[in-house]
Amino acid sequence: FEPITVGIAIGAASALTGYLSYKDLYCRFAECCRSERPLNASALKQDLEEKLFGQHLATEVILKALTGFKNNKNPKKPLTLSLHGWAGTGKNFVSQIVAENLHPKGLKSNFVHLFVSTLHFPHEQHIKLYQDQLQRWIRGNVSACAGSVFIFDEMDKLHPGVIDAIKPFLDYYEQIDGVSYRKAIFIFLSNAGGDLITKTALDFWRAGRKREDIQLKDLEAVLSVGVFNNKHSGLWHSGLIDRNLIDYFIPFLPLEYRHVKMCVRAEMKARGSAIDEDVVTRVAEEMTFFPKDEKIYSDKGCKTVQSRLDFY
Ligand SMILES: Nc1ncnc2c1ncn2[C@@H]1O[C@H](COP(=O)(O)OP(=O)(O)OP(=O)(O)O)[C@@H](O)[C@H]1O
Repeated sequence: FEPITVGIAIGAASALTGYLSYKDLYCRFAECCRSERPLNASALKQDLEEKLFGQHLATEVILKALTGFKNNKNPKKPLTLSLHGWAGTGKNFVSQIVAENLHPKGLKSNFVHLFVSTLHFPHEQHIKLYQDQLQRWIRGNVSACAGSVFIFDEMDKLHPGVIDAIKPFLDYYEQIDGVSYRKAIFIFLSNAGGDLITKTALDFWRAGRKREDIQLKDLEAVLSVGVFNNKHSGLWHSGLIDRNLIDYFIPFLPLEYRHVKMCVRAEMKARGSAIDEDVVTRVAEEMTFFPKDEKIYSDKGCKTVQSRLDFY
């Protein structure tokens, strides 16, 4: 080989690969938005199936909703998911899984934003200010990354006026002031309807039917009473439901003793400790269960499992 030609070839190749992978290289060190990146549906499915316990309906709907939305090159509106259920049943946990599957840094990503009603919007007298700030925040972030994810926790405690501020972004507009919101994802979490979801699960249990046989249609009517017609729930007041701006209502079932045990095992594994079935049983038995007679469902779901495990 002639050394000069080889040198030129190597130089050209490295310049070319350097050029081609510049974005990849850059994105290794800085977080990139990449709204167009397709969703890895099998990774999301695996995450939900392995990590989320006892929520067959939520797993099914979330998977369907996200794959449908991300596969659509031209969505007509942003995706809005409303997650409902008893405390500690996995609503925040699922949001975190969804966020990680959309933006690898998950909740730490610059493109994922979590709002907690009682923390970020506590004072009724400041609603006007919250509305302005929230609108500016959403506009700024969607301009920077079309596929931004906004999570609103404690939606049932959010003042309807604050929800009104986000309403225009959830609608079918092509653009608002030059910004398109159609690729963004809004996730609302609330306890509204949780008691009625629990009642349905209990009816199934009392009738000797399997939990996994509960279907979405069994809960639609329930959610409609608990959320759609409940004039005290922020969602109803805001008109989000009336205007069909929410794409999916996702029910979270109350967790049973066996699910609490699964949460304890998962937590032990996450801490790198060996699974000690004795401790698993002891932690699960320390939780309180309802209804009074049957004691089937954990009243805090898996919520206090982590702190209880610290005692062992
Ligand atoms: N279904 C579940 N599967 C696996 N882990 C769960 C599940 N539900 C809860 N957990 C565990 O319990 C913790 C607390 O649950 P999470 O914060 O998701 O509850 P939540 O439904 O958002 O409750 P709240 O309505 O009180 O905000 C999670 O971080 C997770 O570790």
